[in-house]
Amino acid sequence: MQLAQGPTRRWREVSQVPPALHPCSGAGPSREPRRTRSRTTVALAAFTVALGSGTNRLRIQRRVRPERKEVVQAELAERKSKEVLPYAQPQEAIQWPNVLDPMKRQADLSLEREDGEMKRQNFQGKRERTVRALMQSFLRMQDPLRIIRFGIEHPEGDGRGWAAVALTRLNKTQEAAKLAAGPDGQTPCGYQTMRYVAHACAKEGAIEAAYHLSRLQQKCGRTKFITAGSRAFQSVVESSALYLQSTAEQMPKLLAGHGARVAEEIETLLEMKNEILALTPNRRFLMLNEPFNQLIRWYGRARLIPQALRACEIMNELGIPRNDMTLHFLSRGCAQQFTCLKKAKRYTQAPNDLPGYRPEVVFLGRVNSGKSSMINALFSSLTKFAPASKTRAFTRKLMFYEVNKERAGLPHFMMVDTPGLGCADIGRAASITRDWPDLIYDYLKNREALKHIFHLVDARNHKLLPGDKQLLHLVAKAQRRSVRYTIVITKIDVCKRAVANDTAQRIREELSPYCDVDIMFASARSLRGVDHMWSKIWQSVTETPRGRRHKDIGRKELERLRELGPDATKGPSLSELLEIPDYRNVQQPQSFDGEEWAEDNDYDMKVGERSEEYFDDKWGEELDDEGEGRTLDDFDDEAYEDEDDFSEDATLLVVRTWGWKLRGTTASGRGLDSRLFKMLSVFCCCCLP
Ligand SMILES: Nc1nc2c(ncn2[C@@H]2O[C@H](COP(=O)(O)OP(=O)(O)OP(=O)(O)O)[C@@H](O)[C@H]2O)c(=O)[nH]1
Ligand SMILES: [Mg+2]
Repeated sequence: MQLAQGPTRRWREVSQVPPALHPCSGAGPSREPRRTRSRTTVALAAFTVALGSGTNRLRIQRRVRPERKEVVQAELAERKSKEVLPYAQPQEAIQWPNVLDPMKRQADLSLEREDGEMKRQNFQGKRERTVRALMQSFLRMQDPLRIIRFGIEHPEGDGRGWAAVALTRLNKTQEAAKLAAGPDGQTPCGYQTMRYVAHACAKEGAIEAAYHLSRLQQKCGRTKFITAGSRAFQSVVESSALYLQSTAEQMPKLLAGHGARVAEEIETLLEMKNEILALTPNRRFLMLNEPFNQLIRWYGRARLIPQALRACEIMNELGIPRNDMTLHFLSRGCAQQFTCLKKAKRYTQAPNDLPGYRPEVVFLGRVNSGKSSMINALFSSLTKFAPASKTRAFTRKLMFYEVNKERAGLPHFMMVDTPGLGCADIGRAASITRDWPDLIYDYLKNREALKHIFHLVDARNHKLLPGDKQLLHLVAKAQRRSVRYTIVITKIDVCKRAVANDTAQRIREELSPYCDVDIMFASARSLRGVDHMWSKIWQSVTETPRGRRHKDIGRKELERLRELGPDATKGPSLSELLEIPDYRNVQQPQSFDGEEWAEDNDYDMKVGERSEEYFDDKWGEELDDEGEGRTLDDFDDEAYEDEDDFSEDATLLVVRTWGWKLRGTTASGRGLDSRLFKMLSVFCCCCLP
């Protein structure tokens, strides 16, 4: 009855103790000792203490419990991870070929746009989702046969494309190519699938199939901003670069031959020129800059410098903007090895003059006209090899830089940096004015190996200054008529185009009575004109036997490759599998001119050693991955906001989504998605023939 009425008296008393007087609380303002302590108060206090400690225990228990939970969970997770699961697949990193990702941008994986619309609606229908899910299950089961069968039977849900990409992931490139090209080899699926599979083929060494698949993209039609031909062009260049990369890794001795073969293919692409010119420059940069950079890089490794220079020309012709990496790869190809051979204060100290063997190019100009900086830019934008400074008259000796001495297959030549003239306002001017013209005159007069004079003039000078005229006088006096002479208008990055043009015009007018002068523009800082300068240097330094052999290297290596026949490729040709004819008719080799090789006596090398050592010297040691860390961060992503073709990249989306699913789905098959997929896949396995 008491219980029904409420708590007992003692309970009531406990609950009525005001908090300030509670023995557990130290907050009571009056802590005076009580005079009398009744039995009730003592019992009350004891009870309260007991209650308090009980609560504490509870609290402690509450604190302990989550820790124990974690331990148990960790144990469970460990046990699960040890289970052997039938369909567990190693979680590889799924990557779009990173080297050639044009902007190194992350794919935008969100399917919903801000305005609520769905992107790529084609792939979001019920049927497409089911197809994708099934394909994903087959991929997890690593079952290529089912993937192929399903891909062939469900072309409407883009099953063929998904299947082709899935097969490349299972390293079944041949089957993937067959699926992507269609039953007749002429019916492409989506352009991104074609591009992806073409890349896989190129990496496998099946370049013909890669070209075939790339060119099939022309049948995929154009989108709002991008022409079909430009996609084909892009894919061919990318495949070529990947092919050369894999050749360099697996068959380095045949790299030059394969490089020459690729160069021929690139030439034929120019028939699609108009398709590229229809794009905006920005789009051209996004699509083609990086593939061309890589191509130039591999040409450099293959010592195919004329081909690399031609690739630069093609970029100019098609209006593909270049960046500093383009010129870096070109420079590293042209000057693969360089040393400072000698610093000469007098001409008598100069190294031996070897006209037929080691040609020379010299850089002349006034003080501070940028001679040393230009040499640095030619070696590579990342190198500061020749000492340069804003201090006037910094270079005080003839500096002889020897290039490519130990690189057989490349022309061996010398670049000469000189002290500048026209520095009357500098201390020790008297000795400078007296000595340096004599030094330069002696050099110009006596040097038989001299092939090309580059006279550097600051673009902001507007005309030839006394120092420049003194130089011209020295050149005329030295009577070097057979030597090429080019005036280089430098530092064009710091002045307006009109100023540089005006300077060039005035110089041309001033010199027109005497000679038809060759004038070019360049900048060591923005690297403009560096490729042009390299092609001029190359013309001059390849007039030795070694240089002539170098010019011919592409043709000879290609011939060797054709002689080798099927041994020159890594695997069976995909064109056989696809039952399509060879992509290009193989041209008959041109007649072999053996004389060039017979002249091979410009080195201390024995005749028998040549074939082995041709590619076995310090092959690419200095080139290794110097430029790899460089990114295109300088480019403003926001400027390309309208360029959504890469973020909407369907194949990438598929592959990434698969990656997510594989990671997200628990191995035991938990999760609605996964269960549904399993049921569907079992259903399909039973129903499909
Ligand atoms: N903006 C710009 N500056 C340059 C360029 N080339 C050289 N310079 C600068 O010009 C200054 C002189 O460069 P150097 O390469 O030492 O010139 P130099 O002709 O070798 O000079 P001396 O050896 O003293 O005769 C340096 O401060 C360079 O940074 C260029 O193309 N653009
Ligand atoms: Mg200098």
